[in-house]
Amino acid sequence: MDADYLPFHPNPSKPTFVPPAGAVDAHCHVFGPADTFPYAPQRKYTPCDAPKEKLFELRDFLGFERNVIVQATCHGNDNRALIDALRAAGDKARGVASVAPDIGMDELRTMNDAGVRGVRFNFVKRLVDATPKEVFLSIAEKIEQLGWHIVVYFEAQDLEELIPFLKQLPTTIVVDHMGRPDVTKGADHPDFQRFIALLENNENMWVKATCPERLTVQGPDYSDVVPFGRKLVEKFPDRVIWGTDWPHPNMKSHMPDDGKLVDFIPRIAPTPDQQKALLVDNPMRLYWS
Ligand SMILES: O=C(O)c1cc(C(=O)O)oc(=O)c1
Repeated sequence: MDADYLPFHPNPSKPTFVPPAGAVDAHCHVFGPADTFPYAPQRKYTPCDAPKEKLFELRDFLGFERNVIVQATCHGNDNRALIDALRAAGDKARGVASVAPDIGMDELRTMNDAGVRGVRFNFVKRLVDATPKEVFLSIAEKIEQLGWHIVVYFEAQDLEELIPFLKQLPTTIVVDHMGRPDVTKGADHPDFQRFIALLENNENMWVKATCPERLTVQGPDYSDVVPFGRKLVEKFPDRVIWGTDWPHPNMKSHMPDDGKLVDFIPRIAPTPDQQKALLVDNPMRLYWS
C-alpha cells in the first residue's frame, strides 16, 4: 500500500437512514487480496486489500441487498478479482469491467455469465494513461452486442472536449460521481448547468449521485455537495443511481464513514419515491433486467 494511502473506515457507524428493501450499492470495488489477485503493473496507486468478504459484510451492515462492483484502475484490465466476487455473490452482485480492445466475444460472454453488464472508460489523468478514442469505440462496438452499457469517469474540466466522443457511444452511458463538478462554483453555475443540459439532451445518459466525500471543500458534513445531488435526483429521477464507492481509493482529506454516506441519501433524495427509484428501481432496470 502506498505510504500516504488511507485504508477504508475500520468501523463505520450504523446509518440512521434505512434503505428500502432490495436497495443496491451501485458503485463499489474489490481490491485484491494482492497475494491472490495482484495489482496491475501499470497502476498509478497501490491500495490496501479490500476483499469481497469485507464488501459483502458492509452491504449487510448498511442495509443493502445488492452490489454493482466496478473494476478499479489498480487492477487495470485484469478482472479476476471482480469476477471472483461476482461468482461468490451470485444474483446479489453485477459488475462493470475494464477490458483491452483485443478481448474476444467468448471472453466477454463468460464475463456476462458471471454478471458483468458494462465496461468502464476512465479519463481521469491521475488514474490512467490516455486511451485513444478509436480504441474505446472498438470496445463499445463489441459490448453493444451483449446489451452492456458504458460507465465513464471524467473530471468536469474535461467534459467539453469529451462530448463529441460521448455522443458517438451506441449504448447507455453512466457518468461516475456527478461528473465531478467543482462545488465551489455552485449548482447554478454554467459549468454544472452544461452538464445538466447534456443529460437533458441525451436520454441514454445516466448519472451516479455519488462521492460527496471527493467533491466537498467544506468537510465531512458534505453540505456543499447536497445541491448538486438534489438537482440530479430532481431532474433525472429515473436515470440516477447511488453507491458507497467503498473502499474509497485515493482519499486524502479524510476517510468517509460509510454509515454517514448512507445518511447523505435522504438529503439528496428526500421522498420515499425518489429513494426507491435511486436505490432500487433504477439500478435493477440497468443491471438486473
Ligand atoms: O477518484 C478516484 O481516485 C477513484 C478511483 C477509481 C479507480 O481507481 O477505479 O474509481 C473511483 O470510482 C474513484
